[in-house]
Amino acid sequence: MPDTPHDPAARPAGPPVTDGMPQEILELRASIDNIDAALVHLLAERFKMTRRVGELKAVGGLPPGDPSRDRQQVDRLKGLAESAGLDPEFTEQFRNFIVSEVIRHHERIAAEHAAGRLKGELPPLDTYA
Ligand SMILES: C=C(O[C@@H]1C=C(C(=O)O)C=C[C@H]1O)C(=O)O
Repeated sequence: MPDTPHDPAARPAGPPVTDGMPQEILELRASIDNIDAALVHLLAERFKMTRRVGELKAVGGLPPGDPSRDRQQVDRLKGLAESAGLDPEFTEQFRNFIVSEVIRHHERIAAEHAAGRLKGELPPLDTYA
């Protein structure tokens, strides 16, 4: 038993707290926010690339989806996930979620091409769009 009198206003022993939240959680959240920002930027860049693929496919008469490419990606990403300690099933679902949006874009681009709004000549890749 401590020989000092008990102070009911004193915080319980534990990690530092700011406004009722452990300081370490606030620090972790700052890094989580940085990672989320990076993910958004990475996704934006990826969608620029896939949009261009969609334009090239539409002009070349290729279908939006490519099942053999899908299989290669899933195999590769599941292997990477395993070595990174990430759930491979989650990784596959996450990839599928993104690619289903890409396919939707490709279908729209193909429809625009079919309607004559995307001519044989491709617009240059607009990296700022
Ligand atoms: C982008 C492509 O089209 C589709 C989308 C993919 C993707 O987002 O990575 C991969 C394969 C295709 O289902 C492609 O064929 O490369």
